[in-house]
Amino acid sequence: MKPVRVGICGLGTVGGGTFNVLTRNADEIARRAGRPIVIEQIGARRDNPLCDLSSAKVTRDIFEVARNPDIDVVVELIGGYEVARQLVLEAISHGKHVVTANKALIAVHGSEIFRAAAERGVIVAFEAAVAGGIPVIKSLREGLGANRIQWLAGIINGTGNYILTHMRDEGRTFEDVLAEAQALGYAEADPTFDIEGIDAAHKLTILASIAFGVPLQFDKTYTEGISRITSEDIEQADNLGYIIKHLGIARRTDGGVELRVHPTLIPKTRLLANVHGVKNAIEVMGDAVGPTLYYGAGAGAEPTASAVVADILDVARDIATEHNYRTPYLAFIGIDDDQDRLPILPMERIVSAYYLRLSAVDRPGVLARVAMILAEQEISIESLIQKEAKSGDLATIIMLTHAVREANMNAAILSLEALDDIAGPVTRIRVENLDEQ
Ligand SMILES: NC(=O)c1ccc[n+]([C@@H]2O[C@H](COP(=O)([O-])OP(=O)(O)OC[C@H]3O[C@@H](n4cnc5c(N)ncnc54)[C@H](O)[C@@H]3O)[C@@H](O)[C@H]2O)c1
Ligand SMILES: N[C@@H](CCO)C(=O)O
Ligand code: NA
Repeated sequence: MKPVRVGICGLGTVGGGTFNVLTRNADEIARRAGRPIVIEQIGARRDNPLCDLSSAKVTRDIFEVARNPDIDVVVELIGGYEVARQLVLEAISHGKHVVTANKALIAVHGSEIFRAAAERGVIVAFEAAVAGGIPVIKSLREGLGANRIQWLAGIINGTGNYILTHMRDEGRTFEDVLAEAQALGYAEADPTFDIEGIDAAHKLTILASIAFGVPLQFDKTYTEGISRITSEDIEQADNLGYIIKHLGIARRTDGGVELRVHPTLIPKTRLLANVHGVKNAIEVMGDAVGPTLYYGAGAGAEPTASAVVADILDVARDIATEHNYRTPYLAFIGIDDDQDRLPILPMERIVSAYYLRLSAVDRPGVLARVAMILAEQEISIESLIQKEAKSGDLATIIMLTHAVREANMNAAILSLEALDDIAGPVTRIRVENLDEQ
C-alpha cells in the first residue's frame, strides 16, 4: 500500500513530540492506518535536541514543505496567527491535507481556512487544538452525532489549571508556578493567552461551533482570566464546599448561545472540581446520552502529539474517500438552517449563580441594606457568612446567590459599591450550576 507522506512544520514542543511518537510507534500506526506513514520532510528554524534527525530531511523554509509535491499531509505546529494562516492556505492550495494544533488559527481564521479546504477537497483536522490529547473533537463530531447538545463546560487550559492547582495545594506564588509550566512546555508563546483566558476562549469557540453548528465567533466569547483570583477567595470557596476553576462554558438557551470563559466556583462533589494540574476535562450534556465527561492531559509534548498523530491517521484512512462525502470538520460547513443564526448572547443576558465577597463597615443595618439591594434586583441569597474583620471596623460578607441574569447582578454590584457601608470593590465570581438550569 502506498505510504502517506507527512511534512512537519515547526519542531518545538509539539513538533518534537509528533516526530518522536510517529517514529517510535511507526509499526503500530501503520497497521491502524492500513499503510505506512512516513515523515517526508521537516520545516524547522532549528533542530530539536530531543529528536534523532539523522535520517530526516530538514529544511529551514516551512513554505518549501507546503509546496513539496511529495507530501500528502502538512502538519502545522509553528503556532501564531499570520504565518500559520499563510502556510496552511499555501498547503491547501497545493492540494495537501492539513493537521494543526493551532487553536488561535482555527478560532480566528477557521472560516476562511475551511472554505478553502472544502473548495480544494482536502481535510483540515485539529484535534490537538482543543484540550491537547483528549479526543474531544472526535467525540463531539462522531460519538455524540445523534445528540442535540445542550451545554458543555470544560477546564480547557492546562497552564491555568496547573497554576491554580499548585497555588492552592502548595501555597506557591503565581509567578513561580507559571515559570514551571513554561519550562514543561505547557504555556503558549505569550503566557498571557493562558492566564487571561484567551487560549481557553479560542478552544471554547471551536467546541461551540461543532456542538451547536454556529459559525466560529471568537470575538463574541466573553473572556476573563485568573490573575485576579486571591488566596482569600480560594479559601472562602473551600469553606463553602467549592473549588475555583477556570471554566469555559457554552450553553444553548432559547434566546441564543452563552459563550464564556471565567473563574468559576464548582461544588467539590462534581468531577470537574477534581481535575488538577495540567489535566483538562470537558463535560458535555447531550439530550439523548445525558452528561458525558472527557478527561486527560491538556498540554505537553507527547499528549498533544497523540492527538496530532490520531488526526494524521484519520487523514490516512480518509484519503481514498470522495471528498464530497466526508464529515465536515466543523458542523456549519454546508449547513444553512436556523442554527446558523443562533446568536451568541451578550454577557448581560447569561444566567448564573454567584459568589460575592464584600468588605462592609460593621454597624447596624448594613446587612439589611445589602439584602434590600439584592432583593430589588430579584437576587435570592442561598447562603451568607459574615466574618469579623481582623482589624479595624470592617467585616467581610461572603454570599452565594441563586441563579440570576448577569444584568441584574451588574446593577446590584453598582448599587452595593455606591453604599457608604461598603468599602472597596465587590468581588464577584460565577458559580457553576448548569445542572440546575
Ligand atoms: N505545547 C503544548 O502543550 C500545546 C498543546 C496543544 C496545542 N499547542 C499548539 O501547538 C502549536 C505549537 O506549540 P509548541 O508548544 O510546540 O510551541 P513551540 O514554541 O515549542 O514550537 C514552535 C516551533 O515552531 C518554530 N517556528 C515558528 N515559526 C517558524 C517559522 N516561520 N519557520 C520555521 N519554524 C518556525 C519555532 O522555532 C518553534 O521551534 C501552537 O499552536 C500551540 O498553541 C501546544
Ligand atoms: N497553552 C495551552 C496548550 C494546550 O492547548 C494550555 O496550557 O492548555
Ligand atoms: Na483534543
